[in-house]
Amino acid sequence: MAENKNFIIDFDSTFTKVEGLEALAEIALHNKPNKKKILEKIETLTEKAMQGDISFRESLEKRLALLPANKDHLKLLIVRLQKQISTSFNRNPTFFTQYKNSIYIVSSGFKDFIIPVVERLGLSAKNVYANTFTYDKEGNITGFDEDNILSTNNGKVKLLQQLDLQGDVYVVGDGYTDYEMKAAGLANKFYAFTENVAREKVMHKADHITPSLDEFLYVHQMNRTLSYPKNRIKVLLLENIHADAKKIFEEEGYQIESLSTALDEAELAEKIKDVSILGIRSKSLLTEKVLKQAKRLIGVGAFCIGTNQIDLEACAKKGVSVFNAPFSNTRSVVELAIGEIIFLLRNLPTKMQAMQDGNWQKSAQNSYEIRGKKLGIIGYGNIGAQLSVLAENMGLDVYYYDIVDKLPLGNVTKCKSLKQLLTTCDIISLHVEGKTENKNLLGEEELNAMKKGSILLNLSRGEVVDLNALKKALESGNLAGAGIDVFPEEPKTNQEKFTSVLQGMPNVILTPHIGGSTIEAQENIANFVANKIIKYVNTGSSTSSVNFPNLQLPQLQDAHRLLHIHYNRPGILAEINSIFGQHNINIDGQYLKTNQQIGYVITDVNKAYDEAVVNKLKSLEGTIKFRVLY
Ligand SMILES: NC(=O)C1=CN([C@@H]2O[C@H](COP(=O)(O)OP(=O)(O)OC[C@H]3O[C@@H](n4cnc5c(N)ncnc54)[C@H](O)[C@@H]3O)[C@@H](O)[C@H]2O)C=CC1
Ligand SMILES: O=C(O)CCC(=O)C(=O)O
Repeated sequence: MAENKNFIIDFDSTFTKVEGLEALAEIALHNKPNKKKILEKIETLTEKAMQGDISFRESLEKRLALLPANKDHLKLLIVRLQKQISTSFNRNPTFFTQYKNSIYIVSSGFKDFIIPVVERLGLSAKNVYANTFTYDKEGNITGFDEDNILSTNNGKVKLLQQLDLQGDVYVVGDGYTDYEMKAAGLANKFYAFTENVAREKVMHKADHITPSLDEFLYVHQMNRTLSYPKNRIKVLLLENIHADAKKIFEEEGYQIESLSTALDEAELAEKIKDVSILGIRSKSLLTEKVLKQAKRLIGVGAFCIGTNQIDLEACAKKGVSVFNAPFSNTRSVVELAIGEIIFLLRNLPTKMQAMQDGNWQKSAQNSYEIRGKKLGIIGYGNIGAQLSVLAENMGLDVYYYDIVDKLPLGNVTKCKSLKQLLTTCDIISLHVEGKTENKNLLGEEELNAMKKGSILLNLSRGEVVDLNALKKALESGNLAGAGIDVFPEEPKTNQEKFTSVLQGMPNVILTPHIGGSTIEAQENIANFVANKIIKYVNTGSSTSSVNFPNLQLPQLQDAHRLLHIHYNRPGILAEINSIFGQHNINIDGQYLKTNQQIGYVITDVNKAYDEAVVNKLKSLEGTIKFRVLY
C-alpha cells in the first residue's frame, strides 16, 4: 500500500456500534422516570443531524441540555464503549497498528470518551479530533468547548481544511457530515459504513458502501483478517426456506435474497449468475445447464433430505459442494405416515367427506384397528427405520425390504424380495430415494401383487409409483386406500393449480408434499444446512457434503489455508507438493480425500508465502476451483 494515504474515520456508529452520547444518556438516566422520553428526544436529534436535516450545532446544544451526566457516568460509558467497538474493527487490529499515523478519528463526539476507546486498537490521542465537555466543580457536564471547530456547523469540513493532509484521503463514516468532507473536495472518496446503521441518504451519496471494514480493506488491497469480505457473498434462497436460514446467513454478513417460490430452469439460470450460495428445497431443478451460468457458486444447500433435484456430479465437477439435512424432517414424515395409516384403515377420508356433504354414516364397515396388521416398509433408511420403531410400538407387525443390507431394529422382519413384502403385508409404505432406477418401482404388476384390501402410502418421491396403475388398483378394489404426498408433477407455487388422476377417489388422502413440512422440521433444517454451508465457506470443512469427499478440518490458526479442488487424476498431489517445495513453503498440515470425480486437497501453510504459488496452483492442469482462506 502506498504510504501517502490518509484515513478519516468517524467514531459514533462507525468505530463503535453505538452513538456515544446516546449511550451516555442511557447511563445517566438509569432508573429515572422520564428516561424513555428523553432518550427518544436525544435519538431524534442525533438522527436529524446525521441526515443533515438540522445543523450540527443546534443538535449538540439541544442534546447536551437534555443530558444530566457527570464524570462518573463517563467512566461507565468508556467501559461500555470499549466493549462495543465495531465487530469488523476488532477483527482487523493490524490495520490500526500498521497505519496508526495515517488514521485520524474525526468526530463530532467527545474526546473525553473517544480517546480511551480508540487507544484500545493502538491509535494515539494526537490523531483524535473531537469535541470536549466542560464541567462544573462537582464534575457535572455543563456543556462543550465552544471554540472547538468541531462544535460548529460544518466542523468536520473546516477541520480537514486546517489539517491540510498530503496525499490521498479516504473518509469512512455513517453520517452525512462524513460525506460533506468529500463533497467539499477534501477527500478522494467517501465510504458509507453500514455495519451498524444504514442511512439511505448517506448511502446514496457514497462512492462505495462498505458493510464492514473488511470490505474497505479488500477494496484497498490492504492486510486484513478475512480473505474475502462476507458482504460479497450473495445467497439466493428459494421455496420459502424457514426464516432462520436467512437470519443465520445475515448474521454471518452475507447478502440474502429470499423468494417463496421455486424458479424454472431459465429463471434460475439467470438468477444464479452472481450467486455464491444457493438454497433450495425439492422443487428447483439444479441442472447442468443452470450450473453453466453459475460463475461464483461455492455451495448449494438442499433444505430437505432428497437431492434428486440436483445434478450432484455436475456440481462436483464445478467444485460446488452440496449439503442437505439428512435427519431434520424424518420424524415429521414418520408421524404423518402413522396418522395416515390410522385414517386409511378406518376409512376416514370417505367418512369425513360424507359428513362434509351432510351424510351421517355411522358404521364399522371397512374400519379396522392398526394393531396386529402387517406393515411393509420399502426402503429401510432413516425414515423407514424410524417408522418401524414407532409402528412396532403401536402394535403393528413390521416387515421391510431394502436393496442394501440393513440391520433390522426390534422384532422387524426383513424380506428377501420386494414381491415377498408386497404379498405379505396389509399396509405398504414407500421410503426410498428418488433416483432414476426407482421410477415406477411400483407399477401395475407390483400393485396387482399386493394383498386384496391393502393400502399404500407414498411419502417419498412422486415418480416411484405409477399413478395410473394405482388408480386402476383402487378402482378394482385390490387396494382399499392410498395416502399420496408426492407427485410426478408438483406445482411450483401455492398459486399454481394441482391436478392428479387420483382426485375424487374414495379413501384416498392427497397431501401437497408436506411430509417434512412441520415448524419443527423446517426450523431444524434451516439451522442445520445454513451452519454446514457457513462452516464450509469459512473452513473448507466438507463433512456430510453429499457430493464432495468428506473432510473434517481443524480450526485454522495463524496460517493460510489453500483449498484445491481438482479432477481426480493420478499424480496431482505430487504436483501440488512439488510447487510447495519449489517455493520453500512451510506446510503446517495437509488433508486429502478423493471420490470418483474429484480430489480435495487442503494445505495449511505459514502466512509468509510467495504469491506466485497461488497462480501456479490455480493453473495446474485439472484444477477445478482454488480458494485461499484466512
Ligand atoms: N414427503 C416429504 O416431505 C419427504 C420425503 N422424503 C423422501 O424420503 C426419502 C427417504 O428418506 P430417508 O429415509 O431419509 O433416506 P435414506 O437414504 O436414509 O433411505 C433410503 C433407503 O431406501 C433404500 N432404497 C433405495 N432404493 C430402493 C429400492 N428400489 N428398493 C428398496 N430399498 C431401496 C436405500 O438403500 C436406503 O436404505 C428421501 O430420499 C426423500 O425423497 C424425505 C423427507 C420428506
Ligand atoms: O419440504 C420439502 O420441500 C421437501 C421435503 C422432502 O421431500 C425431502 O426432504 O426430501
